[in-house]
Amino acid sequence: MPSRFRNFIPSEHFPAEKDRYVLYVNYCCPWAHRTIIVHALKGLEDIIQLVEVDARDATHGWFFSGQTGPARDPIYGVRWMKELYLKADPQYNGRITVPLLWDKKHETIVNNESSEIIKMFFDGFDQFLPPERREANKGPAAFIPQHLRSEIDTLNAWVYDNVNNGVYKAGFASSQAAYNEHVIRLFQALDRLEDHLSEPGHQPYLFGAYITEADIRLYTTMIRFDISYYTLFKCNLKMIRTDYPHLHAWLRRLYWNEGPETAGGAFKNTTFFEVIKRGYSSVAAGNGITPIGPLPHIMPLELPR
Ligand SMILES: N[C@@H](CCC(=O)N[C@@H](CS)C(=O)NCC(=O)O)C(=O)O
Repeated sequence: MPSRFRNFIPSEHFPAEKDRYVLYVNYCCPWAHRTIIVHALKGLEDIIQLVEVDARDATHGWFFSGQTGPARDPIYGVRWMKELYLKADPQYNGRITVPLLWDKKHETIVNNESSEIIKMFFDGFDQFLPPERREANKGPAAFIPQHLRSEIDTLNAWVYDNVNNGVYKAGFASSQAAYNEHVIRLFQALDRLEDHLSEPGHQPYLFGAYITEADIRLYTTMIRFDISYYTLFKCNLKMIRTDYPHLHAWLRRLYWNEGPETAGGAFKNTTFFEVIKRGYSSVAAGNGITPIGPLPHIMPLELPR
């Protein structure tokens, strides 16, 4: 279902401003994780406040539980995320989802669609960042460099349908036939990504030397694959770590990179394996028992021989 709040920063009603917007996230959610990674990669910590919504109730949705995040919303003191949606629109009766970008000035939701939130974060707040972090100054190292724009868009759309959303279609399939179809399509897509990453010009990242939007969007599904989707969503024809050498190397490079191109570890520092495993075990399998393996959660950068 499409997200309902689709405003952009900067715009007349929502100009770029420091300390005005709040990003609500949950660390299990792969869609929220995109926005968390871009927030970290761009160094927006002092410009856009990030708030963790750490729990979800089957009936009432996301809430602040005080377990890993705050016990109440630090802005309004409410306990349920639904209260923020209703503050923005008293008639709202759609899904209560993360991520959510909130405007403290107008006390409303700017946007709750992750693919649009990351676009705003890429360059919408660049005026507050040092010159070397501004997209316009990064040339080929920009997250969406001009010359790759249409290729990145095409890959993103295909990855969304077959991989990001593909695991959900398999995990939530309500018939055996639908499950079979989606799992087969998913692994065909992973096979194609493996081929893509074996081609010259597509290493070490999907489009060559620099991390792009496409890497970020694929990462949040791949890092959850072996530890959650393989078991809990029954996406178990192959594992990344044993069956996809190029994808596996790509994934480990992103995760373990703590250099300047990841702003000191934007992938690793925002990936919490236990949170992810616990989160999926309660949505998918239903009884909240978290699988122990596979261990380790991520293989080392240099594989043992
Ligand atoms: N289109 C949204 C989807 C976000 C989404 O589905 N988030 C999930 C968590 S992974 C959620 O909040 N689900 C709660 C619900 O559907 O009630 C985006 O990409 O931002």
